Amino acid sequence: MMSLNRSCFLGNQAIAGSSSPFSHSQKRRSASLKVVALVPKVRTSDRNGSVVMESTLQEVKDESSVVELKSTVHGGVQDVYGEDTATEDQLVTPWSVSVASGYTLIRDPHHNKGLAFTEKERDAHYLRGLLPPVVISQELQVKKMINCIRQYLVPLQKYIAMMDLQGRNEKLFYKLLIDHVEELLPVVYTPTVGEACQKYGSIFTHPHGLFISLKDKGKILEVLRNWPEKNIQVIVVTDGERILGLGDLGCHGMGIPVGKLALYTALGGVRPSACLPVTIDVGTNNQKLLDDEFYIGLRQKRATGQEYAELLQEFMTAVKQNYGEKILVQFEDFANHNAFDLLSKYGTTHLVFNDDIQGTASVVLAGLVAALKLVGGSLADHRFLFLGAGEAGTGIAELIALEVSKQTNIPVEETRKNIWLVDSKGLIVSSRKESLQHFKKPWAHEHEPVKELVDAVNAIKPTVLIGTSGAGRTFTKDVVESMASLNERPIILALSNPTSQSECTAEEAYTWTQGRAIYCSGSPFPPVEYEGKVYTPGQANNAYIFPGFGLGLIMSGTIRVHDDMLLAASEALASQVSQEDYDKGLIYPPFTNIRKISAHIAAKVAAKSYELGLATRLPEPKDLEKYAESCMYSPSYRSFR
Ligand SMILES: NC(=O)C1=CN([C@@H]2O[C@H](COP(=O)(O)OP(=O)(O)OC[C@H]3O[C@@H](n4cnc5c(N)ncnc54)[C@H](OP(=O)(O)O)[C@@H]3O)[C@@H](O)[C@H]2O)C=CC1
Ligand SMILES: CC(=O)C(=O)O
Ligand SMILES: [Mg+2]
Repeated sequence: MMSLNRSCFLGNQAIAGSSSPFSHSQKRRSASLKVVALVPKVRTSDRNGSVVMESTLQEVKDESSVVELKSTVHGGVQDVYGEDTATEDQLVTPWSVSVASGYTLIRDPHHNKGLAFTEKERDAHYLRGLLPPVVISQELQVKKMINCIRQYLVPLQKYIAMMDLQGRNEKLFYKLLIDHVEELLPVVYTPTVGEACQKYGSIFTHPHGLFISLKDKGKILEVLRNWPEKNIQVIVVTDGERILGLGDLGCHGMGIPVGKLALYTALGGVRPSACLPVTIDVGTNNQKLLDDEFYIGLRQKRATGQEYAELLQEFMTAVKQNYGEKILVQFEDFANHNAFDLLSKYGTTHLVFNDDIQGTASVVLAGLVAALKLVGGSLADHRFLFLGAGEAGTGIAELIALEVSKQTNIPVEETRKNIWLVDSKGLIVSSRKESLQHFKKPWAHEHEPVKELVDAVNAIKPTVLIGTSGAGRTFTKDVVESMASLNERPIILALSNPTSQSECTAEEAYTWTQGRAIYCSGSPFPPVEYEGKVYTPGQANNAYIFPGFGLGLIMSGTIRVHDDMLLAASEALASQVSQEDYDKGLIYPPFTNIRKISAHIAAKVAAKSYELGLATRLPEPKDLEKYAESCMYSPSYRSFR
């Protein structure tokens, strides 16, 4: 097992090969590595762990010379590196390059197995004494961890424990997450990740992901090269301006790319080392954060206009330069005034997709297609009303219109007319067209102005009501009752995240419709008992699509995202809803089978990509689904020789 030690940040300690103050035996020193010592007047700084240090290291003949060197830094007993007397202005170079073994091995989250290191591995890798005697299986570790997580009553504590595990033992983290996906998804993802982002500065212990800020302008390529992994396949990037329905959380938005990429691995099987979470910090307009002493980002108002565009341009150029043409960039939780422009600007030059606009659209379309089994008719027979006309709302609306257009051969300009949207100013109608943001204009149909949602429901008479407003409790009793009076089985999707922003709760939806609603929410709700019957709400969340979608793009070497791939993903997801799910009133399959579902989605997306001539991995694998499964990361421990 020859690999570079990835952890090179050890404060003022310098670990020089086998001369780490913690790790290695004399036997190993003499066998494989020369003893080196750090001379205190070191000034060269090191990058990347690839060490060039001629002037800083002296090969020493024996241990006594080390002691002599020690004395030049006036440390205490055995204080080879002068740590006892170290001051902040005493320069040292943090460097490390070695086969991970001993202490560095158990500190390396990619290789660490904790108590599951075998006796043989403990002998071969200098672990004796660093671990208690017991050797346990990964299964037992999972059992212990899930028990431990269940002890925490506060969701944020569970989140912290999970992040701690991810930073300590990556394989165990993923095995735990995969084996208990239904239970842990709400911890590493919505809703808890929302609270984690709100409190990110306070709970911050060590960095996850790559932080790129305005300070790095002109040096983004160098920043990317600081990341220890070189073979990145997917980047999830945010600028933190619209984190779930919680608004501008600036640099604290990092929880989102980290969480999304954990799902890329756990749900979609993309290897963790190929995933790069990025937060682009251009400041924040959230005064509360700017005043928060624990805020971890730039303490300034958001850069906009040219300054913003230039930083994004530099980032997008650098990622392609560093990772190649086929790097997948997923935009996440940008505010809509940037999101649509970034997508259209980079959609033609990069492999990009916006999860909030496109991933959400694909998921919701899948749910609607599945719902037809319960309510009857075709998509064209239904009428849709949205509360919220931003990224998610107009993204979903457009994909529905496209699908109906394909099914009916009616131009999309026409099929849009069955779809209506309400924003913070009321129903989007033609008289408002001049003042509308560009992405709302296609939805400005002829109608008199309507201010209130309930009046819009009564005027439009939708069969489907979709909440994408980010505003909680906006599907009020009168709104839901109107839907129930218009429809035998009203479809009500309260997509806003986290739970606090849900347009209505599951309990409200079932109670106000006397159990007739087909209800899903963006963040999960527990089952509801209404008049002696138990109703299981579904979760309509883009997490169903983006991991498999991304896997499909990556495994086929796709170079550009095409709308037809989103439609293919929708169809693939809808096909995974079983009769048993329908019998429970569900329009999405449970997350327990998500890896299988993701493989299916990946295969269909890849097939579409090959059909469109956008896939570069040739020849096309014969059985794409099997191929997808074979590409999926397994969190089982490997044996170390
Ligand atoms: N379940 C899922 O998978 C997903 C859920 N979401 C959730 O959807 C929500 C919205 O996201 P996104 O579309 O990106 O956000 P945007 O900011 O792009 O859009 C929000 C829209 O809601 C409107 N709005 C806000 N408050 C109200 C209100 N009180 N009444 C009526 N309309 C209102 C805004 O109006 P105006 O334009 O006038 O300001 C805007 O049109 C978020 O909570 C997000 O978490 C997003 C993606 C995926
Ligand atoms: C789920 C998601 O992407 C969002 O709420 O923004
Ligand atoms: Mg999002």
